[in-house]
Amino acid sequence: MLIQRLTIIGVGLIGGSFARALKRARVCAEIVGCGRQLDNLQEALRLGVVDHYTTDLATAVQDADVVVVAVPLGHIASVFATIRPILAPHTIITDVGSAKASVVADAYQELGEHICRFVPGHPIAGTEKSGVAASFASLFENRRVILTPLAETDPQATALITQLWQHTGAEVVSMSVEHHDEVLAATSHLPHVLAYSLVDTLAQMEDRREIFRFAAGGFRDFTRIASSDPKMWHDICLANRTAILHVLAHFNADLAELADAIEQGDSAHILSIFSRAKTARDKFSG
Ligand SMILES: NC(=O)C1=CN([C@@H]2O[C@H](COP(=O)(O)OP(=O)(O)OC[C@H]3O[C@@H](n4cnc5c(N)ncnc54)[C@H](O)[C@@H]3O)[C@@H](O)[C@H]2O)C=CC1
Ligand SMILES: O=C(O)C(=O)Cc1ccc(O)cc1
Repeated sequence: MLIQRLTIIGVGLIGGSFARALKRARVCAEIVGCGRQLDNLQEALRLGVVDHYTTDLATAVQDADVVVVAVPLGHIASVFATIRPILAPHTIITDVGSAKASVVADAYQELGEHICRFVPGHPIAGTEKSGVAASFASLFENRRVILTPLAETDPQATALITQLWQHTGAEVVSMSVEHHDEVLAATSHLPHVLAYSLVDTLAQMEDRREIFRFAAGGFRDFTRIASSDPKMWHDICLANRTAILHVLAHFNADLAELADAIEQGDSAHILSIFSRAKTARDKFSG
């Protein structure tokens, strides 16, 4: 066994999938789940995702070798503050939050002397669903996990968290917190903002026109992620607001340029934008 006791705070889609993948790999002797919703924790036990559960954070982290914080970004600071006095001197702490600068700021503020065993992390894998019932063991297979270790982070802590993720089938990469937040603002946060905004625009038109009734596959492909948890994405938008606003401004300028080309009937310009995008998308999916 790689570790004896792993505690997961927030046994939802990501925490639950991580636990399932590690159980399948048989690398933890015991997985303890902690959360606030009793029915979700009971479901986690029934599904065999965790070996025990508790709603008490202090009990959950006692004697843990590794604590994984898998709650929405807006709850991370309070979780860190609550567990700090109970963490053992050897306990390694990691998280799975979708933005990293805010989590790192929370960690510096709340984790005190435990900062040297904090390994910030983010699996680039998920779905639009939430809760343990939506979790599955293969979620991280052949997907990337980004770790953004701090100057203070003990390399042995980073090595252990890297090994755990590798056991889920993921490829682990390291980068700076700033680079992570810029890249994810563009590739994940902006698409979610656009999907929510598009569906909201159409939903408000719907009573006047039968828009959703006649929507085709393209609409389904483009808007699946607008079914994601609004609170989670609210937290991500506020946590990574600078990088998101930066890429959104860029996108707004490009969209205005496209609207202008359509208005002018500028075929060459429209075709050049669409062709450039198709080439980029085909290369990405290939
Ligand atoms: N959903 C996705 O596709 C991905 C999400 N993430 C990140 O993972 C984290 C968790 O997201 P999901 O698993 O999707 O959410 P989820 O809603 O499925 O699970 C979160 C769990 O945390 C619990 N929780 C909330 N506040 C708590 C608190 N104060 N103390 C203890 N438990 C608490 C909830 O009851 C819930 O069971 C978020 O920070 C998100 O940014 C990262 C990658 C992908
Ligand atoms: O549902 C999808 O396709 C996603 O994009 C899931 C996702 C959501 C949040 C993340 O931080 C990473 C991945």
